[in-house]
Amino acid sequence: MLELKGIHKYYNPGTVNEMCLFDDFGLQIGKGEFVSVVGSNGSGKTSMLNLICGSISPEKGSILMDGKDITKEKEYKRNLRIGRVYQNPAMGTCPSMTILENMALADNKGKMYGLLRGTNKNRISYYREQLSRLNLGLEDKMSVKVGVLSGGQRQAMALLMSTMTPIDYLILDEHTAALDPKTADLIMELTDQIVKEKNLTTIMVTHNLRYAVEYGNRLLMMHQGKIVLDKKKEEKEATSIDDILTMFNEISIECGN
Ligand SMILES: Nc1ncnc2c1ncn2[C@@H]1O[C@H](COP(=O)(O)OP(=O)(O)OP(=O)(O)O)[C@@H](O)[C@H]1O
Repeated sequence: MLELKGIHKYYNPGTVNEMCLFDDFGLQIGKGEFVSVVGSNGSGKTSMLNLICGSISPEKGSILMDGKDITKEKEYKRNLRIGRVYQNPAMGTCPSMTILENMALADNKGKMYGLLRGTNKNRISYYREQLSRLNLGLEDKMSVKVGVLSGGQRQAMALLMSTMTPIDYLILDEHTAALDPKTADLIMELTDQIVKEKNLTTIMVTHNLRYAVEYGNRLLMMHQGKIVLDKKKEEKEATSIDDILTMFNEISIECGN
C-alpha cells in the first residue's frame, strides 16, 4: 500500500512567486491497483509522482510505502522498488550506449559495477528473449546504439528496462504522449501485460481519456492540487469517456475558462 498523508507542497516558498500546490493532500493506493490519473494542466499530477519517487520533498506530511515512512528516503533508494517511465522516450534510455549495454545497465540497477556484471552469456540470451517480446526486431540489433532508434522503439525499451529488476511500483508519466497512435496502442498493451504479469501497483498519468477509461482498475481526476474524482472497480468500469469530458467541462466552467 502506498499512502500520501497530509501533504503540503509549496513552490518558490518565501518569494513573491510562492505557490501552494498541495494543501493537506491525501491518497491511498492499495497493493496491485492500477490507477489512471487524468486532470487539467498544472493540476499537480507530475508533482504527485515526483513526491512519490522522491524527486521533490513535501514541506509537511508523510509518504508511506507498505507502512514504512519513506518521506526522507533518497530518490535512488526508492527507485530500487519503483520503475518510472517518462513522456520523453530519451529519459529512460542512454542514447550513446548500445541496446545490450542499456539492458545490462537496467538489469544491474542498484548494483556496483553494473555494466561489467551484466554482459555474461546467460544474461545476453535473457535480454534477447525480453526484447523479442516487443516484436520490434530489437533482439537482432543488440550492438546498435539506442540513439538511432525511433521514439516508439526507445519507449518500448524504456518500459522493459524500468520493469526488469524486481520492483513493486510502476510510475508512468504520460508515457505514450510522444508516440503516434499505433505505437502508443502497442506500448499501452505491453504496459498492461507487464503490470498484470508482475502484479505491479501502477500509477499512470495520461491525457488520453480512452486509455484512462480502458486500462486499470481505478480512475482519479485531479484539479488545482486536489482529487476531484475517484472511481474504483465497477464504478470505473461504468465510466465512459463522455462522463470524464463532462466533468472536465464542469471544472473549466467553475474556473471561468
Ligand atoms: N519546479 C517547479 N517550480 C515552480 N513551480 C512548479 C514546479 N513544478 C511544477 N510547478 C507548478 O506546479 C503546478 C503543477 O505542476 P505539475 O507539473 O505537477 O502539473 P501537471 O498536472 O503534471 O500538469 P501537465 O498536465 O501540464 O503536465 C503548475 O502550476 C506548475 O507551474
